[in-house]
Amino acid sequence: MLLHPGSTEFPPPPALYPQEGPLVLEVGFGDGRFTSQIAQQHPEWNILGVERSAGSVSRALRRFRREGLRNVRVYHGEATFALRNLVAPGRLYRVYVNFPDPWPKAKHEEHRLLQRAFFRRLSTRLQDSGALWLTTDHLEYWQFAQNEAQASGLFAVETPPPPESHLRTKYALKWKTQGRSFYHAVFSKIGQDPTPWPPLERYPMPHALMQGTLPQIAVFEKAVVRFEGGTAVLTEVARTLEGGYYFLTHVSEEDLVQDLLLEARPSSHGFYVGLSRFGAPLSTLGVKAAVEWLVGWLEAQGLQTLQRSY
Ligand SMILES: C[S@@+](CC[C@H](N)C(=O)[O-])C[C@H]1O[C@@H](n2cnc3c(N)ncnc32)[C@H](O)[C@@H]1O
Repeated sequence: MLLHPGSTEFPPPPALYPQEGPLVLEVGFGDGRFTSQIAQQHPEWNILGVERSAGSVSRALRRFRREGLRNVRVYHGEATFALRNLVAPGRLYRVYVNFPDPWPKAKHEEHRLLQRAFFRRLSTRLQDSGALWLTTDHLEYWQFAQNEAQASGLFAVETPPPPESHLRTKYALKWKTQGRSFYHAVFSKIGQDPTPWPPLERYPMPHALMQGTLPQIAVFEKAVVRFEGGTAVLTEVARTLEGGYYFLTHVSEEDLVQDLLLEARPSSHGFYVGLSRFGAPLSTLGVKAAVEWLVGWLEAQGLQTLQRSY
């Protein structure tokens, strides 16, 4: 099952995962061969695989379907979004991170996944004594992650040799042929961050009912809407066959980037202006801000608002 931001609920409904049993997260599964290996070895596990690359997600999904795996759920997007929104507090048994992007330049360190803030958040989702297992070829990132986990005060760190099964991923095999060394660390939860980490707030579909005549839009200048925690950019407009418009909008907020459509379409009472359901977007603060901006812009073009809901 492939999960989109808009198909997530919180707390995650029990039916999201196919069975009672340990919940295991794999971050950055790449071509999915490790996911498939653990899913077959542990049919009693519920495995949530998270991957931000669309190409990898589609290749891995083909593999999971071909192999008939029933205990894997896939989220296409950011690991922290999935952790925050698809995992109930205290529910995770284990996390696997194999060969994470190392971001080797000092000025890019902030992009690394395994840093203090992440460990603090992870502690809210792991069960007592749950653990994250890291395998990498990058000595400096391996040491960095250990320092960050220790600085959080919430994890005990051990560094046994990497299990053989972790050295058969696509990247492990690639680095093996180059003669690289491999490093492993197990981060076991020993405490929990007292700050709750609630899921991203969702909003009812923001919309307005407007009346008047829609403008003929020959040229649309890109609009940037800033809101607390992100930006929404309305980039393009397209006329619909029924005489309305779609506005292609890029909304970027914490751990979530969505390309979605806002619409202004004729309805029995005037024009419905709001978020289109196309692509099953998640209705967030950023979406609300974008709809609010669009209604204001249409008002400036001469339409009147009869009713608004946002
Ligand atoms: C170097 S590859 C390793 C892939 C696989 N684990 C392997 O060992 O073959 C790192 C993968 O992690 C994914 N990734 C990196 N950061 C991520 C994040 N924050 N959330 C989800 N996926 C991420 C990348 O898209 C990439 O596919």
